[in-house]
Amino acid sequence: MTDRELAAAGEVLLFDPAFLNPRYDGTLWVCASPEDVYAQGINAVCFLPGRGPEDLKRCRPFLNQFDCLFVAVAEEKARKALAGELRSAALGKPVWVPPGQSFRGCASLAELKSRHGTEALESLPMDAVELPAYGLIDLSDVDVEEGGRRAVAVSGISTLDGAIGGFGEGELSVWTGRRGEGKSTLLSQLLLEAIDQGERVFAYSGELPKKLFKRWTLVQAAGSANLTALTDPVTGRTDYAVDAMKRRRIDEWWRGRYFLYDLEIASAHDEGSVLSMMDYANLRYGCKVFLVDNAMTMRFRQGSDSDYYRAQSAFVGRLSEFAKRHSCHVHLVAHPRKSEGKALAADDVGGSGDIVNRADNAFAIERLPEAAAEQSGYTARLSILKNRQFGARKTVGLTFLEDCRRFSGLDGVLGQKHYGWENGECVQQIVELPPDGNDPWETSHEST
Ligand SMILES: Nc1ncnc2c1ncn2[C@@H]1O[C@H](COP(=O)(O)OP(=O)(O)OP(=O)(O)O)[C@@H](O)[C@H]1O
Repeated sequence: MTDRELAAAGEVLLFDPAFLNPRYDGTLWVCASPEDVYAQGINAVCFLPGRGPEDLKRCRPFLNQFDCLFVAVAEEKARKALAGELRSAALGKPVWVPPGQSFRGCASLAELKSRHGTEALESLPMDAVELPAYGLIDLSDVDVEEGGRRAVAVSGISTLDGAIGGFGEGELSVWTGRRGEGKSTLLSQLLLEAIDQGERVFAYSGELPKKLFKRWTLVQAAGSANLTALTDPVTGRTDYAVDAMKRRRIDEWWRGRYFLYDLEIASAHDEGSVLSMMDYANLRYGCKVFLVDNAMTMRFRQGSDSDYYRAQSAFVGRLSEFAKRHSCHVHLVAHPRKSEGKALAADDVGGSGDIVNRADNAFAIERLPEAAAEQSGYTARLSILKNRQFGARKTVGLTFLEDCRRFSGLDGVLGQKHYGWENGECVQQIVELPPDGNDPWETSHEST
């Protein structure tokens, strides 16, 4: 052992260099106190005051002389704690721990030696068990459910679902597209689909005030057959509204299932705030489908512009970890780098290029120019840019219904779909008839 190695170790550990000889025995005894170091004698150390297992990284060359670490601590709680810390410090050394009974009721190595002799000390390693290495697992111990990957929800667009197998547990989907091409609209529809499939959802919608968000979502949930056309007498422009009775039924349907992140709180766009609210929504309400719309409205931890893309990429990494940790599906909207020119590709997403690397799926959505729409028979196009699970690459034609803001596959099913609120999945309402005696289901058209 060199003087340099000993000097580095001497900043973390207390030991007697004269009693260190890894060639004699490759086991380094990590003791609780200088008395125990002295009692053991050969190859024994303890931590200097204020030092701990994390500091051992500073003296790796010293540690590398030994084959394994032996937790020579009599007191049970302290022994378990030290063993855990040594293991998680990822020092690349096996950690051996003796069972409590090996200490024969003694509070220290020194006491064990004085009461039961040197042999009692020497036999300690014989009963020890090796802790599994931190970060390295035996594949046979990995528990997987029968049936493989599980989709948290499907889109309802049969061609898309057939290609990607639905939106999987623990996965992150990135959605891109130029401004106003329909990303938010399609994603809000996907959340409704998830609710209809029995899931609870969370939405961070960085650009839409809550009333507008709700109005648009209501129209989608209602569907064409339940909308009232309101034409502005001045401009002639027609907008669509859901009457108060139906609004109430829809509210009952998604109550407790649809959680919207409130943009009015002070830290609204801070990534930490959004992520912790997502945690909360999962743990408290069981939300499984998350929408983060969009990356550009988020305020990342690093402030400077030069760090922006790195911070955005790190945020995408955190979203991916979140999805895995909670077995959820996260949808993230990320704008493309360039806004003009040819069809969008995976490399165009975000600014750093590696957003798509971190995602499990990437999709681009675009509106078709009128002529192309007429020729193809559909008005929008959804392209699968990446699909980790099946490697699917596909372009799916969609039609857009302007009144109810719904996208539908070419089969038209989603445009006509009746969500749960129409199928009795809501609380029965008791309604007082208005004095004029008219049917309240037909007459009430106030806007939200
Ligand atoms: N294919 C389409 N045809 C006609 N109108 C559409 C289509 N897609 C979306 N719209 C309408 O365009 C407007 C903008 O859509 P949306 O907010 O979903 O776009 P976006 O891609 O999320 O935009 P941004 O990037 O600005 O957030 C909405 O009023 C929506 O109803």
